Amino acid sequence: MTPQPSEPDTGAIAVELRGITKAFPGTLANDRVDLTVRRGEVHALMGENGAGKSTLMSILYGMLRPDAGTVRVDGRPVSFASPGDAMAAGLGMVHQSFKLFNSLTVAENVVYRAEPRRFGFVDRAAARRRVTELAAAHGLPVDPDARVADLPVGVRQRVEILKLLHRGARTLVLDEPTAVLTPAEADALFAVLRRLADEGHCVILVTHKLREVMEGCDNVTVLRDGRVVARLRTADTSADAIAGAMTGRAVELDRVHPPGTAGDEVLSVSGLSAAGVRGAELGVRAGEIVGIAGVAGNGQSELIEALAGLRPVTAGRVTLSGRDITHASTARRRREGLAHVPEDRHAVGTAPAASVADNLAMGHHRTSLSHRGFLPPRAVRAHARELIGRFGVKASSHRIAAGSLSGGNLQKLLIGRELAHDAALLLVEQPTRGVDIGAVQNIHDQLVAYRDAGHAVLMVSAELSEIRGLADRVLVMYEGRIVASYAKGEADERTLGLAMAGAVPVPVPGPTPSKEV
Ligand SMILES: Nc1ncnc2c1ncn2[C@@H]1O[C@H](COP(=O)(O)OP(=O)(O)OP(=O)(O)O)[C@@H](O)[C@H]1O
Repeated sequence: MTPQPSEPDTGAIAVELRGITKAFPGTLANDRVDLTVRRGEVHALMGENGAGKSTLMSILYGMLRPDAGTVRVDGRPVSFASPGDAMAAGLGMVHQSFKLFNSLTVAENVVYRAEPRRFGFVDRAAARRRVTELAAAHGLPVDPDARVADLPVGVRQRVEILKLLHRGARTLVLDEPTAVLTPAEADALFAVLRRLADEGHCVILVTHKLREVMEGCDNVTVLRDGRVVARLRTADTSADAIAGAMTGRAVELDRVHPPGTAGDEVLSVSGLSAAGVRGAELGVRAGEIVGIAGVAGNGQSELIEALAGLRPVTAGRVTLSGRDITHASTARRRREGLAHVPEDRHAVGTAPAASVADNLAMGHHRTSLSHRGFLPPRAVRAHARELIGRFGVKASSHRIAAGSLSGGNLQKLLIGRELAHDAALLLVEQPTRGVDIGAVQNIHDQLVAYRDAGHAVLMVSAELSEIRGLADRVLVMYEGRIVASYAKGEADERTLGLAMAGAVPVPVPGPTPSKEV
């Protein structure tokens, strides 16, 4: 335990957790955890994957019952049986995947199930007024009549926050809120959070990003293996010190890897169009990592899906190692040497009910792991142990269900599985989303080693530091098109940020953005 001055000094205590303990089979997820957060404070909760952050927040929000310990909100002892109870006590949570109805308007979403009524009927005009007032009062501009489906991610997040404020939330818990935001959107979010804190709310932020903790939070509580190992005031500490507390060792932050030596072209894409993608031209060579930057929703995922065979191609041509795979099935693509780490690891990446070992063996029926098309259990177990060790997956055993792993550990598992395929081309989306800083470094090292072994990698990432640190070439997508291409080191974050916003500052070098199809 690092002895440090802890809580901020002013403001009434909003949330007080004392001695929270929660065990799952084989894991002590929270071990006598204390956490105090005051009004007026933005408090970060940090820790490596599996350290127990989500468990603690689920207990605070009434989604899990602790085995021991007490929770007080505004000084009163509480025992929440559901999130509804937590909300009634003034708590609100913004989850990573938003809980909005895309087909409804902003106002309809904000007041959903808490609608203003007149003579028993929903008062739509009052709902719109309420949203406009809340938005103005807290600096969260939104158009109450816009349909959520048409809004960028940053604005959807604002809608989530407004929804909580409408229900009277005074303590907001946000789970990795900037994972899907651009740097500008993240700055705007932190301005909102600061304003809310100044108005007397309190904010608890679960995050892996040290920079935003140092810049936007007052205090940080660090968990390791279920225990509090540090309580620090950001004004009195450094990013290195927090990283050290989390991992127990020194971590080199934001490393830029030397470029690779590119060989023959492995992936060649010309004039590719699909729903959401317009005339993409690109190539990826062996021994090369090509990074695609862009604001979420500008066609990056759609491009990867089209290349992975998950989205019909409407025009253009794709070849892999010289063979046409434009309309090939996913199975054939895999046989031709394509591996894929999807963005949505829960929906398409893993089978949550199956064991960790079985998840790691998936797709290996034709590799050296298989014996005449079967997967011998002993080989599956050995394979699992090797990958669990290599990628530092925190799992009590390879037998447990993949669905019981923490989010970051599931991600490590998925990357480990796909890299083990020895494919010619790896398509990887958000390789380190939700992954702690030590594991980010490990995954980056593994991707670079994979590249240096002669594989081609096409990576989509919302993290500009990741793109700049790893990619030998950077492409930027905007509104379904590739609008810019830069060699490693050629574009700083500002330049990339501008290109991502559709303002390409210089004529595009490298592969030309293509004609509209
Ligand atoms: N429902 C469950 N069943 C069994 N084990 C669980 C369950 N939920 C969590 N765990 C285990 O408890 C530990 C803490 O998990 P938790 O999700 O709280 O970590 P975390 O700090 O939020 O991690 P991440 O940063 O990856 O989200 C992990 O070892 C995890 O595997």
